[in-house]
Formats: sequence, C-alpha cells, structure tokens
Amino acid sequence: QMEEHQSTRSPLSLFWVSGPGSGKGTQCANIVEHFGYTHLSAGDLLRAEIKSGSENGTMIQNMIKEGKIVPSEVTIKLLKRAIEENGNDKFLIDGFPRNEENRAAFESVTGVQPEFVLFFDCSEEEMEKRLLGRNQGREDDNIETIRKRFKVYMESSLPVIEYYSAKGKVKKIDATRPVGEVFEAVKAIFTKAWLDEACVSSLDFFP
Ligand SMILES: Nc1ncnc2c1ncn2[C@@H]1O[C@H](COP(=O)(O)OP(=O)(O)O)[C@@H](O)[C@H]1O
Ligand SMILES: Nc1ccn([C@@H]2O[C@H](COP(=O)(O)OP(=O)(O)O)[C@@H](O)[C@H]2O)c(=O)n1
Ligand SMILES: [Mg+2]
Repeated sequence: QMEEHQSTRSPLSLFWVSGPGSGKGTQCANIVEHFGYTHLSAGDLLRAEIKSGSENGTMIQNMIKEGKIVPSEVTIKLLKRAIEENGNDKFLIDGFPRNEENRAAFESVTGVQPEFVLFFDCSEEEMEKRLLGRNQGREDDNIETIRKRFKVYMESSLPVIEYYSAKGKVKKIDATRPVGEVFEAVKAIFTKAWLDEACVSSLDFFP
C-alpha cells in the first residue's frame, strides 16, 4: 500500500509560463531563497548553450534573434541534464513549456506532470516598456524582435496556459503591479502549496 502511495508522488516541479518581460527573472531569486526551489530558465540554458560553442549554437542564436521557439528536443535535453546534475527535487522551470510541442514532448520524455503552473499576467504595453528598459544587452530586446515574441506568445504560449487551466493547474498573478506586491502574491501561492505538500507527507507517518 505504502509503496504504491509513494511511487505515485511526483517530484515537486512547476512550470512558469508568462509573457516576455512579465518579471519572471526578477522574482526567481526570492522564490529560490524562501521556498527552496532550484530555478531553471529555459532561455538562460539556451543562451549558455550558444556561449559554450556547441554545434547547435548558431541555430539557437538565430531562432532567439527571430523570437522563434527552439525545437523541444534541444531545450528538453538541456533541462533534463540540469535536473539530473542537481540534487534537489523541487524545480521551478521558467519559460517552459512555451508551446504545445514543448509541453507534450516534456511529458513523454520525463513523465513529469507539473505540481502547478505559475502564470504572470501582464499587459503587453507594460511588458514592452520593461523589455525596452531591461539593458542586459540581449539581442532579442529590440522593438522588432519584441513584437515577434509577443505574437509567438499569443499564438503558441497562451494555448498552453489554457490547456493547464482546463486541468485546474494554473495559478495566476497580476504581474503589472510593483515588484514587492507581486512577491506577496507569489508568497501566498507557494505557502499554500507547501502546506498542501506537508499534508500529503504526513500520510507517510500515518498510513
Ligand atoms: N513588477 C515590476 N515592475 C516594474 N518593473 C519590473 C517588474 N518586474 C520586473 N521588472 C523589470 O522588467 C524587466 C524584465 O523583467 P524580467 O524579470 O527580466 O522578466 P522576464 O524574465 O519575465 O522576461 C527588468 O528590467 C526588470 O527589472
Ligand atoms: N522553452 C523555450 C524558452 C525560450 N526559448 C527562446 O529563448 C528566448 C528567450 O526566452 P526567455 O525565457 O529567456 O525570455 P524572457 O521571457 O525571460 O524575456 C525566446 O524568445 C525563445 O526564442 C525557446 O525557444 N524555448
Ligand atoms: Mg527571463
């Protein structure tokens, strides 16, 4: 009985799908520090892959410059390696899945279902302002690429949100508000998830 119960428990991973510039990178340090998740940004992993001089580097660079979504085979390999290299069992997977192909492939390769999906809801006007002011020297933070990224986000990423929404897995936060207020909302969601998980764990002590 007990073994069966334990084997059905999935690792506490969650997806973080939101528009470009909605503030994911800004909030991740706080979440890592307060709730013990390991932050994995699909975009950061892809940019590191370009820097490492890998054979896929040029292809990835071109796709990012065009605001296009890199084939999931490449991105999932990077995510899988990062997960395996890390001792933690709680991952905050940022910027993934970005389309239906990402989602279906991750599910079939890893068998992992997200605990929940964090969605930062932010107006396009605000995201555009933030991206143009980001100043990290990114090749995709120019108005031309930003418009392309918004289009891809609307056409490909929002349907993923809808998919998980229909399963009751989406936790939406109004990310238009100031950084501190967004973190308060994030805290409320993670504290609730932590309590839910603690309840599940207590079943191990009182089977
Ligand atoms: N709540 C906020 N209010 C105002 N500016 C913000 C807020 N959150 C993030 N920013 C700024 O917006 C830009 C994009 O944020 P970032 O965290 O990199 O977004 P993402 O990772 O979702 O693309 C950064 O320059 C950041 O300082
Ligand atoms: N799952 C993913 C995530 C990012 N990317 C690429 O990486 C770019 C930057 O992603 P990011 O998550 O770092 O961007 P932000 O949303 O943080 O601004 C995207 O526009 C895509 O070109 C991808 O192809 N597949
Ligand atoms: Mg980011």
